[in-house]
Amino acid sequence: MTAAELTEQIFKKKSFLCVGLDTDLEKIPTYLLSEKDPVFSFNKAIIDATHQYCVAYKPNLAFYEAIGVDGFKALKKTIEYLHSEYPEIYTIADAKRGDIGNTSRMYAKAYLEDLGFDSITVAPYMGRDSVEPFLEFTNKHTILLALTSNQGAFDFQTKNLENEELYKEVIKTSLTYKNAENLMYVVGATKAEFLQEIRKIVPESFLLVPGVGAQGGSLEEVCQYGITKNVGLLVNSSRKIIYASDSSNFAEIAAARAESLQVQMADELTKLSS
Ligand SMILES: O=C(O)c1cc(=O)[nH]c(=O)n1[C@@H]1O[C@H](COP(=O)(O)O)[C@@H](O)[C@H]1O
Repeated sequence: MTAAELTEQIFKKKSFLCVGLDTDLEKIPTYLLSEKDPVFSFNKAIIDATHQYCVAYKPNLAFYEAIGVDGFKALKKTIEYLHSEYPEIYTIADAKRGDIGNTSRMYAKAYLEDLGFDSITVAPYMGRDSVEPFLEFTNKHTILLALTSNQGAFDFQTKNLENEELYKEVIKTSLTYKNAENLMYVVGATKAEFLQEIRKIVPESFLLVPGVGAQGGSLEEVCQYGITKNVGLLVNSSRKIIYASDSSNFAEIAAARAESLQVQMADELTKLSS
């Protein structure tokens, strides 16, 4: 999916919500555990209930890798289900990969080609040749970690490198990469005020903004500093939505949480046109 098509979906659905599928066997309703594929059953129920309120889903691969072969099968079924039932939905493989070029190429093939995700999160630490193999894929996006939502982001990302914070250097340097038009960036919602500075460097780029909900980020602040006339934001929430309840109507309650964020997003979108 192109960025323009994603923007079209955002205006159509009045939502720039991404629901995080961080599916944890210890957190899903216990009655699902007797099913053949509890992870897929949970994801399917969440997707069916929330799809009208969001434009993207982001399975975090750690949760799937943690349960081995079953996890990989559940991930594959989830992406196939999204492709067949909700092809208008944007998909993000939250993998945070990046290695020497030869190896990055394999990660890119696995997630962007074989599994067919629209995008993948990538760590920028190993530099140009570790990122460019992901950027080669047409109509796919590489979402580079710029300024992450966790406390440890201050260990390196905000440190000065020749008078400029590292996260700014990451973004500026990445703009010189081949096929840089396929880049998006991760900026944590917990650091919303930094979005002002980031927008000076990438005024138009899509930003994936996780950290609203369980990590305490504010949607209002994210929009105040980060929204553009074409929106340019995908705001992710995982636990606050998918684990809103562990009863048999968990999906309905998750949908209500997603709807409440969507309503706030619709309100932010009306401000753009006024
Ligand atoms: O790349 C990410 O998605 C990501 C980057 C970041 O800076 N912070 C962050 O929380 N994430 C991911 O976003 C999701 C946030 O989950 P919740 O805190 O439950 O909403 C998790 O899958 C995290 O791994």
